[in-house]
Amino acid sequence: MTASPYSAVYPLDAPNPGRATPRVLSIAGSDPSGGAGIQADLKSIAALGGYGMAAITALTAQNTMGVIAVHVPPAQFLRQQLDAISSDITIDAVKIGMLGDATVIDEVRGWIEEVRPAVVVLDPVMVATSGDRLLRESAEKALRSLLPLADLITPNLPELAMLLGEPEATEWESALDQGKRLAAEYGNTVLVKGGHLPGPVCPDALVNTSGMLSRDVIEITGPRVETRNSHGTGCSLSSALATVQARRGDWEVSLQEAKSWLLGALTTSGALEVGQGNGPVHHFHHLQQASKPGAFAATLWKEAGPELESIYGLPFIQGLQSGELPERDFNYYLAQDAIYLNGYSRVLARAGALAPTEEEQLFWAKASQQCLEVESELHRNWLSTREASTATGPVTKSYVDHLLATSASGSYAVVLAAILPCYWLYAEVGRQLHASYVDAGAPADHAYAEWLKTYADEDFAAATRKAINFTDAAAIAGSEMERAAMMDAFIQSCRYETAFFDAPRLFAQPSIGRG
Ligand SMILES: Nc1ncnc2c1ncn2[C@@H]1O[C@H](COP(=O)(O)OP(=O)(O)O)[C@@H](O)[C@H]1O
Ligand SMILES: Cc1ncc(COP(=O)(O)O)c(N)n1
Repeated sequence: MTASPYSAVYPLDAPNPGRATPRVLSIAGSDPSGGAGIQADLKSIAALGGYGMAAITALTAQNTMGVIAVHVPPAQFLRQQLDAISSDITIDAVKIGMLGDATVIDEVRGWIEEVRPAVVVLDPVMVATSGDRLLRESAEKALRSLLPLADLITPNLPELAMLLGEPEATEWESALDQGKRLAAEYGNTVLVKGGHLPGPVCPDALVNTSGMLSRDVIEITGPRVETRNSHGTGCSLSSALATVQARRGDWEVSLQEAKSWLLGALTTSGALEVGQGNGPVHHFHHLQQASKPGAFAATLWKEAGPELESIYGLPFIQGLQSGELPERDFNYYLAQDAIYLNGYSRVLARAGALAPTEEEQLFWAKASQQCLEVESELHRNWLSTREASTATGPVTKSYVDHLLATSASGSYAVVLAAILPCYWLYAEVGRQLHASYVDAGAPADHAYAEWLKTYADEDFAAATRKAINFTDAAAIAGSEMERAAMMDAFIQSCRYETAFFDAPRLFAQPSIGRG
């Protein structure tokens, strides 16, 4: 049997006490731009393998930049929608989102009390990411009356504070305290979400103080994705949780699965190119992304774009191109490059040790050896007649430390992502510098003519293409968590590439060399 692209996200062969394809109803508002509300809910439910249904509480006119208008149809009509569904279809889980006003809340409460669905997840939507209100202020009290009917409440930090009538938490520990108080007050489980806090990680925690979970606080942390595309994350997570919970019957397992999926949806959101504001997440990333060779590499390349721009703007690169770069800076760069290559070689050897195939093992082992050969070539041909400090500079040290740390703790895929910028950005910058030298008629009196000629190395370009393909393949084979870690490692290395080219300007000593 071939693995389905779904299998990484939603392994059907895992124990499923519930239905394989749960019937999940979203009671929420409509977002015509498709990123939040029932549109996000239906996509999320389907992405996690459920059968989605939607009863619409309110219509909004909104896009990725904000909410323009809200229209709440008569609440009795919502009740007709709900009754039409429950009189015919067994509902395995309900997710409640935007409610709009108190009359809607009353209808939903009446219907839930009558039907008593097995799983109820309540996302107490009050204010959109854009800051626009989605619940009348006068309805906040009515919303509290719905809380005891939910198994899980998923407020963001402003909503958590509003439900308690307290100021918003500004740190994780106080957010957890608020979560405990809310859980104790209403006797259910609260998901405290860390999306609104700053920092490199994005924690979430299931909180229940009445012994319904294995611990009072179950925290699951993931990396924070650097993206503006957070429109609808709360809607998507809550409906994903309702779906997985109906299948698995365990909140911790459900959160793990839903959070891992959401991480992939956030990481790949840039590929959608929807709107000019806070864009949506990529709900079906696992279907498209995992199966298309080259797609992950393309996402990486897009991320590298701003760094490449910065590199081309550096005085070092412009000086190398014009020939006016102070020799002192060039000497510093060469000396640091030799030091860097020694460390880099060790990391390439580690990639060889982790490689899953003999072809890749051989490729990285050779690359590691060639790196040392280039290092000695630098000393023999370029540095022997120049004056430059042999001390490790601060950027070289940080870059190599980052690579060594990644190679000590990261998987093969993550190590490759950290390694790649040194191939890819260097090859691209070299290609451009060489092309502009040739365009200028390859002047023999250019101060860096000999160096610029080394950039026309077809073997290095071929090795770069291979390194990209191996990284892409490792991403396809990896988990969402791994792909997010790859993205982080890649971006970090890209930043060091820029800093490395800028280091001579900052750290080359005026007393050394002629300059
Ligand atoms: N930048 C991010 N990187 C990773 N996960 C995020 C990010 N922003 C939000 N999340 C996750 O998205 C979910 C929604 O969180 P949050 O933004 O706090 O709520 P809301 O969307 O309701 O305002 C949580 O699981 C949170 O951890
Ligand atoms: C119809 C509707 N429901 C909910 C949200 C909140 O979503 P987010 O807080 O992620 O913008 C929204 N913007 N629109």
